[in-house]
Amino acid sequence: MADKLEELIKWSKENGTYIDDRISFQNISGRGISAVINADINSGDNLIKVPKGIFLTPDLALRYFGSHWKTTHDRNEQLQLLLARLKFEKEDTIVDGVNISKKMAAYIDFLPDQGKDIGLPYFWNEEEKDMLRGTDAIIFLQRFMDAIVDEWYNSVTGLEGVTLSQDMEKFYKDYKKGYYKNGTFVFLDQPIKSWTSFPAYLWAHCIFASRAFPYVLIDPHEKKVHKAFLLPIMDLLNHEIGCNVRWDYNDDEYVSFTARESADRMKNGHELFNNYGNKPNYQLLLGYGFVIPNNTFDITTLTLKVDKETVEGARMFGAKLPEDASELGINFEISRQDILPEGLVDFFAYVVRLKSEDGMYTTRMKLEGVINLRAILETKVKVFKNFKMQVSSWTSPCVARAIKTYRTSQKTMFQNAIDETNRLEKTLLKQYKPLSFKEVVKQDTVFFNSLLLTFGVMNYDDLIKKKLLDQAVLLWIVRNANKKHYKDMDQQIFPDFIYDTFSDVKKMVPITKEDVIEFRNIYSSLFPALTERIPEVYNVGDWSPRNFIVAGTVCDRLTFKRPSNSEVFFLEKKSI
Ligand SMILES: C[S@@+](CC[C@H](N)C(=O)[O-])C[C@H]1O[C@@H](n2cnc3c(N)ncnc32)[C@H](O)[C@@H]1O
Repeated sequence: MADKLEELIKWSKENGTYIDDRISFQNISGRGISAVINADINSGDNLIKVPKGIFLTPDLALRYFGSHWKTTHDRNEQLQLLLARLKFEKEDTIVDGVNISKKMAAYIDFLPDQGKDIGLPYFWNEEEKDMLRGTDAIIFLQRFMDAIVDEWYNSVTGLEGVTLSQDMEKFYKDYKKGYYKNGTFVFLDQPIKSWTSFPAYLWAHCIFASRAFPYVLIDPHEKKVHKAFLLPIMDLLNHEIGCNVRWDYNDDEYVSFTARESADRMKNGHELFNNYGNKPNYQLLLGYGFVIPNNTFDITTLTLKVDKETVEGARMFGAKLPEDASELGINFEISRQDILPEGLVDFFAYVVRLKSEDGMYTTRMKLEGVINLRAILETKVKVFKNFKMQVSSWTSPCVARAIKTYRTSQKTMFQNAIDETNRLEKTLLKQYKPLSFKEVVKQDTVFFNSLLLTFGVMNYDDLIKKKLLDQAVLLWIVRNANKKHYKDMDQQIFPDFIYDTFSDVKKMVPITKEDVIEFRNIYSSLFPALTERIPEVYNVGDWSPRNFIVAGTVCDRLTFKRPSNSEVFFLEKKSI
């Protein structure tokens, strides 16, 4: 590698490349060839200049393939195929009388010979890929691989004068039939025999993904964002998040590289970095074969499967869903910057809405939705926590390290989203100051004493411990409905909104057989014992089973139980 690097630098300089004497290229473990600063550099200095004579551009590929190319090429098919030819074809490649194979030999020789040496997951073995199980990365890897296979086949079979070998035809047919679902490693691990083979094309795709520059840099009129070109020497710089660099195309002649970093980062001994863009880890992994711990641009996906009506209903309700949301799945993007997207919270609020809450978001919906969302996020974290990485002699330590970092970052994002649901719950409770049942029990001493006498309940926590909280809430809702019968009680402790909701429900909601069955046991566990023991509370007003059933609906409509401490809150129905 050192010889090839030396050759590359020598060749580039002979062809007019300028490399500032204060930088040199070295192999750094874990990062490959890296640019190292040998003497302090000033911000804004031009450090590298690469002349257009050694670019590998789409125009060159177009000129080479010319009219032999019969199919469409929306991405970088032509140049990738030319690159594959330059690397894997012994015969010279001549374009407009220039022997490109000879001209670019030092660059092509420097590029890794084997697909797996590029380090991208496409060439990993099955044990290694399996360690990505359950993550976004494995889904994208599969999706991208399918696309590359089609891209290759369409390109090569559309090339006049090229006949695909039988084994490649077989590979394509078998791939499309799904025979490679269990892995492509054995197939890809063989020496590359032909530049038109799939392994050669995949190799070129990976070289492009990890080294190419956007074509728009040298042609500002270019509209295709994916169009790229190869820029030797400049592609030796490694990536660092957020570093301030510039690439400029000057006088239509050469691309220059400038770093505008603070002086302390440009000192002797530091690495000179490029900036590949604000990429999440799955893009870095699939495009470059490395990931960044605590990557501030990392994202993950929470995929939810619901029916079509729910997707459409949520949209109509006003929840901001991702554009491609459908019954096939809603993919909510969770990013480090937006750890709990509004659309996700709204969607869960929509899902838990009651019929009585149609057309508006209520505090209850938001709180209940947040609880449900948290439960799903907790399941995600649990899956990540329970995942055991099976590292064997087949797995490269470097790959295992990258996957561990990737998985940790994914888990952290889900954990951060959970923390955010806790914060949101607290904020909502603080903002809307709902009536706490704990407070109610404190204020309504007559009611509390009735619980003490009948169930031996000493305080609110006792209600929880003795599993009597739900019954106590129902009892108090009925007591609230009977408030006018308690002449000597301070009526302030019985809020109107609970009373009014009770009256509405009683008037509007029919009682079903199922309701009767649901409440029968709970009712008979309390009555007539309560009537007999504490008549001043339970023999005043209407304590019929029907009122108990109504109280059940009122409870659904107005209460929220905080999962962390089982505190029950009454929430007035208000649009938020
Ligand atoms: C454009 S090349 C940079 C030169 C490369 N190091 C080489 O040896 O040729 C991109 C590749 O460099 C490596 N790389 C770049 N930035 C890195 C980083 N921050 N950490 C680890 N590897 C990095 C990855 O292997 C990536 O695919």
